[in-house]
Amino acid sequence: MTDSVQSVDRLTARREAIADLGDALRELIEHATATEAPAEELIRAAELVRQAAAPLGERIRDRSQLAAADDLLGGVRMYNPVIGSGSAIAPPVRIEAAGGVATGACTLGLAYEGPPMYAHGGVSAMLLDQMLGHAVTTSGNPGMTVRLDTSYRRPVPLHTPLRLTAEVTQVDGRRVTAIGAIATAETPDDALVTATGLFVALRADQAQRLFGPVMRNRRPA
Ligand SMILES: CCCCCCCCCCCCCCCC(=O)SCCNC(=O)CCNC(=O)[C@H](O)C(C)(C)COP(=O)(O)OP(=O)(O)OC[C@H]1O[C@@H](n2cnc3c(N)ncnc32)[C@H](O)[C@@H]1OP(=O)(O)O
Repeated sequence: MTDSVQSVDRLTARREAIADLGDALRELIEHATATEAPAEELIRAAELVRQAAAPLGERIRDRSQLAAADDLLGGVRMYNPVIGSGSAIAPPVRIEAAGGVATGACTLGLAYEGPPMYAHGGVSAMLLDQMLGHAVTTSGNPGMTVRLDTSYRRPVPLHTPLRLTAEVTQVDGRRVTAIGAIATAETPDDALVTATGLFVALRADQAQRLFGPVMRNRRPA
């Protein structure tokens, strides 16, 4: 086996392990949010969780280093809080995007509750920001969100399969506008939340100022 095949195999195995740990953490969060177990049970669980966390904290990166399993330009972000399969706080949303149009699917658990039974409004905004970002990136005009307007028309139900959509509607120099919506998978044409986002492509000096340390610390592919 060649070195490059071995290193691809290692990366694949690492990503699978990260996703497996992510699944376990999401299960932990959902159970910890929904549980009505007695205090002694909670104290025992807290001790076990701290024991599990300790070895993970022995080798950590700081904010100027990408995760070793990430591929920034390839769009792989294992710990992104919306799509990251390794993120404890990501639903995670599964997104398909091409040519400035994105569709996504997820189900939100009790950890995302705002009003009883329904999603927190900030969570809906986060999902839509990500959706719009994928539409914008795949339109060939990647940029950062500078404005996000959300309209909450109906509450977003928890424990219900959701369908998310986004598309680019305008490109005006460095400014790109995209719209998006959250609906249930059962009635995808009835928008519960809609959003319009304005994204701005970074000038080289802005990219250098904001992301210089990360680009300098990038590991060779
Ligand atoms: C290849 C495979 C791909 C695979 C697929 C990967 C998918 C990967 C998806 C990632 C998806 C992530 C989705 C999350 C996206 C975030 O959440 S990004 C994080 C949140 N956003 C931020 O932190 C941005 C913070 N803002 C800033 O740092 C600065 O505003 C910026 C972006 C550097 C721009 O700098 P600035 O000095 O404000 O603006 P400037 O460059 O002078 O202005 C550019 C234009 O924008 C306008 N503008 C700026 N701000 C505003 C505003 N708030 N309102 C209106 N207009 C504005 C200016 O007026 C100006 O207009 P013109 O004069 O050109 O007509």
